[in-house]
Amino acid sequence: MTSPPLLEVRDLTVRYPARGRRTPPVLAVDQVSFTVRQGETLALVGGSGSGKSSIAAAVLMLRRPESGSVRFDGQELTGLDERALRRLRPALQPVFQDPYGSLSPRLRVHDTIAEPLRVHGRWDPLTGPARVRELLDLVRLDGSLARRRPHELSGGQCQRVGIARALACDPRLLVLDEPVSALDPSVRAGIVNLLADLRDELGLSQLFIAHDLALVRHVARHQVAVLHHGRIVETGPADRLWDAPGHPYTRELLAAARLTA
Ligand SMILES: Nc1ncnc2c1ncn2[C@@H]1O[C@H](COP(=O)(O)OP(=O)(O)OP(=O)(O)O)[C@@H](O)[C@H]1O
Repeated sequence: MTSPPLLEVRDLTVRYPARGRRTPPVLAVDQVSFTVRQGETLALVGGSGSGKSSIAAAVLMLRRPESGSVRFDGQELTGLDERALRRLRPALQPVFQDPYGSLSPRLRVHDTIAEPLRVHGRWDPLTGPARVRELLDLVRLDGSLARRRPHELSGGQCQRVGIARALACDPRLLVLDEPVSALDPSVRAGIVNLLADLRDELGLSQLFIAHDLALVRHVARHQVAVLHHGRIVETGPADRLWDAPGHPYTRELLAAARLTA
């Protein structure tokens, strides 16, 4: 049985304004539609400049789209003001590519993970520390790391801290913008497996953005959308795209993936 849609994106269009007279506006995302269902992962895969990050920013309402609809749990986000969005943000959490850059260098791991609870008024001094330990446990990090700062952690450990921070307020959807691209290949599989476990254990929906079709094959047993020049050119289960790519651009991605595999 298919689960209900949690995120429904319809005809999403993102355009960046002209920078001066000589640079025309950029149509980064052109009428893109997709659905992420409860407890499922949708992978968006495409090359550099295909519009992946612009879609992530629009879904998270960090950049308002020019047109189109973004419905989250039945609620249209595009018309909401900042106050209404702030109430929704705990349920809709980002994880970014650069594990060091996305953590504050001054904060210890404990405070990084506690921060969203504090910001959203959910920090309880009695139960908070145990919640931080629970979150470290969820991302398979030893509790002894709680006192460290980012420069005392590996890239993989930093990304796990970023995921723990995203999980702190019990989100329903993670928007993962190239979450393993900056990591050493030897630690990528660990993060990919962790995300799959979190999806299955917590029923957590995920929009997983990547440029590598080989990686996506391990991530999204459910559905993959191939993005090219701001448009979705093909969708299907990862194994089907791998074995029988229909669109010439998917074949290009496949050839690149096979070269590096
Ligand atoms: N702030 C901006 N102003 C103008 N153009 C932009 C801006 N951000 C992105 N673009 C352009 O929009 C298009 C899509 O960019 P986007 O970053 O969304 O793609 P991407 O698939 O995430 O690329 P990459 O993998 O290289 O990060 C590109 O042509 C890019 O140059």
